[in-house]
Amino acid sequence: MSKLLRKPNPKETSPGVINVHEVTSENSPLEYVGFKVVDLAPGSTYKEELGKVECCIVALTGKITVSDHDQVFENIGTRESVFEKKPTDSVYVSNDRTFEVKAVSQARVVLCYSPSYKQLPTKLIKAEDNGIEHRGKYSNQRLVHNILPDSDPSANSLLVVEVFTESGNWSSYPPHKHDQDNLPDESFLEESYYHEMNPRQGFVFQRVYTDDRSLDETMAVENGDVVLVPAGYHPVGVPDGYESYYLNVMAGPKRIWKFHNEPTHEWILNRK
Ligand SMILES: O=C[C@H](O)[C@@H](O)[C@H](O)CC(=O)O
Repeated sequence: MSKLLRKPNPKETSPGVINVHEVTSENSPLEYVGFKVVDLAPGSTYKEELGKVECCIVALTGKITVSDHDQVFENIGTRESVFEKKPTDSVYVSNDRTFEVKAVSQARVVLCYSPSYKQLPTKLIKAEDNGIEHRGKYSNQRLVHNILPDSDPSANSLLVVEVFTESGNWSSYPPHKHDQDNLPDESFLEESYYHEMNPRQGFVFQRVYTDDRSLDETMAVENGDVVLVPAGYHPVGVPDGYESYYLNVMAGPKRIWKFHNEPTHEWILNRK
């Protein structure tokens, strides 16, 4: 199995708190992006003390209450399934702060991390404030919810976005990459993908590859899997009959999303 593909590995870390995924610089090829998926039973609490990292707490499904011990955001979250395709609530917490996430209902929470050295205000990112985009045409159509885009100055290095791709369509396509710190042409952002499928038994194909093919991994990605993108192009193809969801975390030396399309396939964008 590709070293870039992570299967769910649920472990109960405290009563009612199940750590499903944990991606760190110690256990992955990523230096900037960190990532956790945590399931919370009703009434259980996840607690964390941040060092020199910032965190975007995404109420993926279910209802949660988030506190940074100065502010409390009660009963946030908007959906029981990501496939309701409505934006959800998130909370940004900066470096050197502590926070708690308490489950009001059964909940799945995604914790997105990246380096941070200048403490910024804790912020509720309301569902209705997500920027909504319908990208692409032909069989390259997808729905994008911008949770924490580079146009939002609330974070120091963190970018968070979720993408819905319909049956038989492609996304993160034509293939693009952002693995060179070479602005204005391209920025260097590592990336993680957290995938869900509808129906659950589905899979998508994701390829992660570089121009020189020194990295070239093609994976069958299933519900709840994580794919790591340290570098390279990273397109996703969705088989007929299934819907794809993924949440992306991106981070690098500069908080700018400037990708470079693979020239061989850029013609895809020019079709009438
Ligand atoms: O670089 C960003 C990620 O590849 C996705 O968020 C991608 O941009 C989604 C899409 O446009 O299809």
